[in-house]
Amino acid sequence: MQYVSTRGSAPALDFEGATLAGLASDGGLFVPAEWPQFSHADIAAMRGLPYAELATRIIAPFVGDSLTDDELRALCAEAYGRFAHAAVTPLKQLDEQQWLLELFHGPTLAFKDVALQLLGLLFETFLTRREDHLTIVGATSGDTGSAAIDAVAGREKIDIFMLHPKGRVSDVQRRQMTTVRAPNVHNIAIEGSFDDAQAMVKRMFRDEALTGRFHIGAVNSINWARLVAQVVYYFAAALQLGAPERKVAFSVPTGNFGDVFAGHVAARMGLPIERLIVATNVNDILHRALSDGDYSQGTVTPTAAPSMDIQVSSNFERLLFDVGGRDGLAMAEQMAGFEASKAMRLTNAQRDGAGALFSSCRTDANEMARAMRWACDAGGEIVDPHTAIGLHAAREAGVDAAIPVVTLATAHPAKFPDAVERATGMRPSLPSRIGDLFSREEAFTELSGDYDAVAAFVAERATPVA
Ligand SMILES: Cc1ncc(COP(=O)(O)O)c(C=O)c1O
Ligand SMILES: N[C@@H](CCOP(=O)(O)O)C(=O)O
Repeated sequence: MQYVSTRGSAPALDFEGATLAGLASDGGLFVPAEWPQFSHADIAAMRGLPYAELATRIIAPFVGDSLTDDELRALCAEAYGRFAHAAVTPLKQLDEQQWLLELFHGPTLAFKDVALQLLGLLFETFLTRREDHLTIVGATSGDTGSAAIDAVAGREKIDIFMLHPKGRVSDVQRRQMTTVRAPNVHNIAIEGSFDDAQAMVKRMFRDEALTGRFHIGAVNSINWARLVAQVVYYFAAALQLGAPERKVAFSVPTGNFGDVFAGHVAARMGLPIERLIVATNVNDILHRALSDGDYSQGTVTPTAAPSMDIQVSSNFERLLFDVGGRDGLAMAEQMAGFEASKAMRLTNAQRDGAGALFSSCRTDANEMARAMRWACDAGGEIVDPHTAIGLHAAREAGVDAAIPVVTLATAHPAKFPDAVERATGMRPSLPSRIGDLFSREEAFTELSGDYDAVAAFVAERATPVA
């Protein structure tokens, strides 16, 4: 399997190369040159498989020659062996049509663990094989940071520099990052928004003063290997609800468009998906783009769902490339226009292609709180603010009553206790395995939003490659 850049001029790489590169050298994102296909019979044969085996079957065609099936199977068994639920991503029914897919049973209580536990092991395997060292630079609005740090803390062949927007993540999220005391972990709080942090990270991949000395790598969903692991739970949920005979719709709380893009990949591979509902908070660039073709960056409004406080959505480029004709040079021009003016219109092909599978919904603070209360009253479930946004969108979407609608429950409610308590009167407590989080000591560095200061911080502490 070869991976090509959405911007058309970087060399194609295999899975191992794309995983270690993170971002393509032309600034684009890697996507598979073609989509692996599963037939109706292939999908039916996956019913009842344990999660790690299902993951092996679905991920294998993307890995190609980079790992044997047995190597991949061992990594999946190790990654998903760390989850606190035997089903890894259990499904819960709320009413006749609405379901929750709980993706927060990993070590850091958010869906990011599903991909990052595997990615940490992939890095280790590939770096050992190449005798290489990776300097990971990442940006987080709260959840990627802790999941990535958990996955790589203490690994000798990796340094990780994680940027979070100061004061804009929940206390639990911040402490999950800043209380991990390993010599290879560096937490940086920057002035600004997640978008500012993400822009700095992308700039580091083009900064020859860094790329000339260090092997810069990515843990954000710009890294293709992140997304491939997220495809698996769409299959897991749909199979339990009657796929491939029956279609299923998914509602996905969305920010950087990685999670919902994994749903698009599942559909491309043959999973019968009725619809993917893109659920945003008031930071609604994706809702505007999908409903009206207007992809223009607004200012970020802090909300009670901070992980979705994003106005430049990295993976949307992958969708526009895929549904818009896979023309890398045209995509590069379109993205250059966006980077210069902070705005672009989708082409008709992009709008029609996206409209065939995607719809969208913007949820404000009141609607989010109402959805939290509905989950308690109707289904007896306490959901986090991000999941509540997905649930609101799911119930508003008007999906045919015969089709189950699965909302991805992306984080454990205890990561956002204040917001949950405000909406429902109930304060969720942390699972006992991280019950001591607030008595651990924190360590992080505060830097201004100045790129040079951040790049210098990385350069002083990272391990150069030979
Ligand atoms: C809890 C939670 N929900 C939803 C999202 C949005 O997911 P994505 O960025 O893949 O669209 C995030 C962050 O990515 C998150 O941390
Ligand atoms: N919401 C994310 C933002 C980063 O997204 P990613 O999926 O590209 O890593 C977070 O919690 O950090």
